[in-house]
Amino acid sequence: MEKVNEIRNAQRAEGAACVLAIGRANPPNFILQSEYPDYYFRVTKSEHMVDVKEKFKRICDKTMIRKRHLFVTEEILKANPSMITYGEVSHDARRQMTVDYLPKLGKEAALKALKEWGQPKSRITHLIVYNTLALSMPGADYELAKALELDTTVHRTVMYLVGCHAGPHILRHAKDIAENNKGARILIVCAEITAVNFHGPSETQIDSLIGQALFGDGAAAIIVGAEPDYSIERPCFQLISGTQRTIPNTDGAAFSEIINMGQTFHLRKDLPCLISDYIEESLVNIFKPIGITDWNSIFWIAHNGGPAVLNGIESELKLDKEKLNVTRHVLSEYGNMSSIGVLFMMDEMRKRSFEQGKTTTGLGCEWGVMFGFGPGLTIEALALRSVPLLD
Ligand SMILES: CC(=O)CC(=O)SCCNC(=O)CCNC(=O)[C@H](O)C(C)(C)COP(=O)(O)OP(=O)(O)OC[C@H]1O[C@@H](n2cnc3c(N)ncnc32)[C@H](O)[C@@H]1OP(=O)(O)O
Repeated sequence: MEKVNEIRNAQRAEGAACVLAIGRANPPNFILQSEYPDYYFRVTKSEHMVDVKEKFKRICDKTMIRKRHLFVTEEILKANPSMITYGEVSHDARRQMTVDYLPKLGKEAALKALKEWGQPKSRITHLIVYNTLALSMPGADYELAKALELDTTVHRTVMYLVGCHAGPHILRHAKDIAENNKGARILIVCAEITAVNFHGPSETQIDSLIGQALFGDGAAAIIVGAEPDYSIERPCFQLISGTQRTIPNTDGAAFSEIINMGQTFHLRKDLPCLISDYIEESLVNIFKPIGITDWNSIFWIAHNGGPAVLNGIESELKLDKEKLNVTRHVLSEYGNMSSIGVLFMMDEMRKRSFEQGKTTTGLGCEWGVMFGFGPGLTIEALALRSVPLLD
């Protein structure tokens, strides 16, 4: 027993896991939201659906999105006409696109994170890869490890189909790995493209239209480790504690499945209210041990599911308007990138903090929250601690 304890103690790291570098990438193709309704109904050959187009215009106008990066172009749709008609069998084409492209986009983000970190790739001990539909065996984790020429002893983990709370969800797992494996350096790569769920309009599936107006494509890579070597590593946030909560009886509030037509999603109209009704409970859960009850005293990295969700959170928690500025900026410039958005926000927050001369990477606040939600309904929250910015 003593021997086991000795081994376990030697395995553990001291102190909280930290974010050591962040990289991000988007497909080069982007579209302005103001032009999207005309584009979308033209490329899906749906101009005859006049009322649906008017509704789609109203939805797009209210998304608070300026532009979105999208892998799927008009040329790709011309080459894959089965993707444009709602309900048509098109799974194989979509799966192949994600298998081919996601590791490339993920690699772009990962190379940026590795460059910022500045350490030899051989120091990466774990790789966690997340995406929605790059389904193959070996999977996207294997392809990425190969493309990045990581050591063959790297512990690979691949995750699929978590939902939009995958950002804090994966960071929570990375924290557990880092703090329980002395010297571990975990490379997380999340990549999402809407090739999986791009569908032409349907007169009956209006919630699908909501998704067509909101979702965007991107990839983010984060390096996590405990006990940073301050002579060569520059942590930007500490990962303090995480919590997950399933909201009872909300199974269909956000629902998605992978079927012959690709990924479908269903979003109930009361979803924004459900999130705002339950968010405070998660905050209390993670901030009680820290002694924080004023949600305006922390910095905010919140999954930007849609403006109605953000408005609901803001009003429920009586947040000052500027608290969700970074969140709203990422929504405006990239759309809802599912798991990726909060990781972009983390990068944006530290950069803004530096540019604006703030005292910490959390825009001057010491403590902050990363918050996500997804099917279940599941709420995931992570307490973060910023680091001081020294000049
Ligand atoms: C994938 C994951 O794991 C996690 C996720 O992020 S899932 C995505 C979560 N996001 C959402 O569910 C979207 C939340 N909704 C919103 O942000 C906003 O309602 C919105 C941008 C869609 C519209 O903005 P709004 O200010 O509410 O405008 P509003 O006029 O009420 O709605 C516009 C139209 O959309 C319709 N609509 C809104 N939500 C709808 C829904 N869930 N289903 C069907 N129709 C809907 C409205 O009925 C309205 O139709 P009319 O114009 O014909 O009246």
